[in-house]
Amino acid sequence: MNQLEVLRESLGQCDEIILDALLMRNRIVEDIMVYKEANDLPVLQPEQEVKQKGWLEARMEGRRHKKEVNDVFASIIQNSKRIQSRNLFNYNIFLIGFMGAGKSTISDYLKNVLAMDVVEMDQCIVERQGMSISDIFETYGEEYFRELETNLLIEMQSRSNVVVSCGGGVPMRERNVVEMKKNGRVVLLTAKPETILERVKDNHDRPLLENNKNVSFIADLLEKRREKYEAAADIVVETDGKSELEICEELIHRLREAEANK
Ligand SMILES: Nc1ncnc2c1ncn2[C@@H]1O[C@H](COP(=O)(O)OP(=O)(O)O)[C@@H](O)[C@H]1O
Ligand SMILES: O=C(O)C1=C[C@@H](OP(=O)(O)O)[C@@H](O)[C@H](O)C1
Ligand SMILES: [Mg+2]
Repeated sequence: MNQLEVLRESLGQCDEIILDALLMRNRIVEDIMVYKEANDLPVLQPEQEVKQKGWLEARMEGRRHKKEVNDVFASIIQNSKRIQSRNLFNYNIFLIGFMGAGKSTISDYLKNVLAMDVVEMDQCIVERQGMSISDIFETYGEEYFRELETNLLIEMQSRSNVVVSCGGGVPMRERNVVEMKKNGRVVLLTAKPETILERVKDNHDRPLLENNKNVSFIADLLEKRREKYEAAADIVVETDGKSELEICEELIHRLREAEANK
């Protein structure tokens, strides 16, 4: 064997070690999930990720290839999260609820903690149409916007393990509910009118609220929508006074429970 062949053989041995370690690591990730479920422990423990990052930072202090190693570990963590989320949900999650209930916020959080793909319906429609929600409403009317929403829901049927942050009006059409349920579970996020007002008061992206930023308008519209929201929902999570972590943890537990009782 020449020197090059020796080096390549050593590299191959490294890859074997990495591969074995990765397979073992993935199994442990699954074992941890089983343990947490059996012992009624929270699924999400973001402090653990902070600890891991601290460990890596300390171990790589002053060493070469820090960026490259960090990249590999970031990818490992990301993929562990994917293993967890696929294990938890083999369907799409549709977040519904009134404007300001936290649909976008909770989707974003699930993307961070479980590496789930997110489809933000409003954002997706805005990008495809090349105009803001307010401009779409103004130029083509609400009905046109609602049609775009329905088409997007149908598109979601070819995907799984996606969190879909629905526009607040999505569950108002029965057809939309049917489309969502084909491959998803529907999670209703709720908040009191006072909480909603507090959350949306400085934002100008919601044409329906633009000149109606007061508790009584919100309470009225909420009441008009309540029945349809509740009818569409597989589970309901109240969000008032709760952190994103608490809401997501509750969402995971309730969905799991709902699956077990099916
Ligand atoms: N659980 C929460 N606690 C405090 N503020 C929240 C919470 N959820 C959302 N918010 C805030 O409320 C505002 C509206 O939330 P967003 O996720 O955009 O609502 P939606 O998508 O349902 O309209 C955002 O500024 C967000 O930071
Ligand atoms: O409730 C509604 O009818 C709407 C909610 C908005 O989404 P958010 O709930 O994310 O604000 C957006 O789709 C549009 O302004 C209409
Ligand atoms: Mg939103």
